[in-house]
Amino acid sequence: MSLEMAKRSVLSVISVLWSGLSCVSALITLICALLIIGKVSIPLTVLLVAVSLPSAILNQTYTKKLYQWNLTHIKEERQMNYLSFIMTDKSYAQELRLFNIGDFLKEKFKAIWGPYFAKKKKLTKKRVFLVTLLSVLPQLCILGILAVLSLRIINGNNTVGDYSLYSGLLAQFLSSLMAALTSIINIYDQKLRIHSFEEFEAIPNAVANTGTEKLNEITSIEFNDVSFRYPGTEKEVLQHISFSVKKHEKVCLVGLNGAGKSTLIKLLLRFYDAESGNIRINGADVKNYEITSLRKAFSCLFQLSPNYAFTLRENITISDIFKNADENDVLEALYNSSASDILDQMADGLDSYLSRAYEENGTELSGGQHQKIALARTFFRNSSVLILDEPSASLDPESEYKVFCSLEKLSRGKTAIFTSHRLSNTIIADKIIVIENGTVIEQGTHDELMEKASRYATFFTYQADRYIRKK
Ligand SMILES: Nc1ncnc2c1ncn2[C@@H]1O[C@H](COP(=O)(O)OP(=O)(O)OP(=O)(O)O)[C@@H](O)[C@H]1O
Repeated sequence: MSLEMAKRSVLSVISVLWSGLSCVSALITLICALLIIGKVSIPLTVLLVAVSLPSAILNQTYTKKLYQWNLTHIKEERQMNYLSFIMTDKSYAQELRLFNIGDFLKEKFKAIWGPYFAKKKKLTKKRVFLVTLLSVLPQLCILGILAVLSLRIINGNNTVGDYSLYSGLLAQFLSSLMAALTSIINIYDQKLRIHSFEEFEAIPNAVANTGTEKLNEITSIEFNDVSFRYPGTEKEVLQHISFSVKKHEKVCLVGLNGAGKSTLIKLLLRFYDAESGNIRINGADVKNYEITSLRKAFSCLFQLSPNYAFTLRENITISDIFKNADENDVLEALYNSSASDILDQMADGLDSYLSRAYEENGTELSGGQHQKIALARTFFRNSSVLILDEPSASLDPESEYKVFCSLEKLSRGKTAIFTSHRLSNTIIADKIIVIENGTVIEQGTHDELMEKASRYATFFTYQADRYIRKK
């Protein structure tokens, strides 16, 4: 919610500046008009100013009310935005058609939109009624001033030419008044949003970047009795986890869905901090390291790594934009992720766009091709520790084989941590750590774990069985 409020607030700063300028210009016109109109009748002119104020005050009061109302209805707005997104985004298009859920989603949208709109309409209607009522008062004053002017023309104190001058000025006064009021209301409205942004900025970061040490090469990683639950949740997803990873060791994390493997990676990269226990790198607590330098030491492929609607080259180099890389580095990363064939199909080579969202000539990739590009991006980063969370989930058998061969080759001078549900890939690991329900239940080499009646051996046999042709 706070993030949503903050996003809206960023544009407010620009809006306040524009409204401030418009307001100053409207006020100058308004004051000049008033000074001349005052010559007709000072009391009526003062009255004109006085009756214009309640409308401004009322508008301001309602602006605040409406803003606060909006804040309490952000959830509904987000739900409606989400439903609009589902109904228009390409990734949902197939299921939407297959399941024929267009009407279902529309009804869901209407169920939120109906009460939301009804409540907002009620609030806005009251505002419009009162503002319209109050705006009649300046009109009445203007009529009075024009009546006085007419009398003065009849008495010969003013000419008919003066009438057109003053009626023009009064019209000018009204339009400048409206412009000034609109600008003032907008400034007030935007200031409320900026205030929300300031409140958002004041929220302390869940992960404090108080460490000062620079991390260069990683020589050891240790998890010591680490427990963790996601903020705002009850369930402890990691419980008393302990294991270590030595320099140049290849470690595979194995476990059922939801066991906690990806969460371990998130803690290592300090997206979250452990609730108890500690994680040590090169013997020092991860919190001692400056966060950017800590993360710089890892090349990581996340489980659901998205690609970017940028060029193929940018999709690779984005993982290390400060690297002074040449084209060969990009080609090598593509080769190692078994993605060279993707480049061969691209009309504009590395400068081809990987999406048709903004470029008509862009190329839409398959799921597996997307994963290869994400993997190439990870290899391009070339940090001392490689982390791959399910690197081959969408790959064809040949690509998977090649990728794990590359991984074996690339990780020779590196430390590597990877997760894989396809246990044939764990063969390349020096150590396998089996996680179950957030705890380490066993660890060892493939052979060690296969020799005893381990959970790993059971998993491995499940998969191996499928490949053995039964007579
Ligand atoms: N952002 C989050 N907020 C709350 N709970 C979460 C969050 N992310 C994951 N979890 C929960 O933490 C637990 C561990 O999830 P995690 O993604 O680490 O599992 P995993 O072992 O990587 O699973 P998989 O093999 O399916 O990728 C799960 O119960 C999941 O529901």
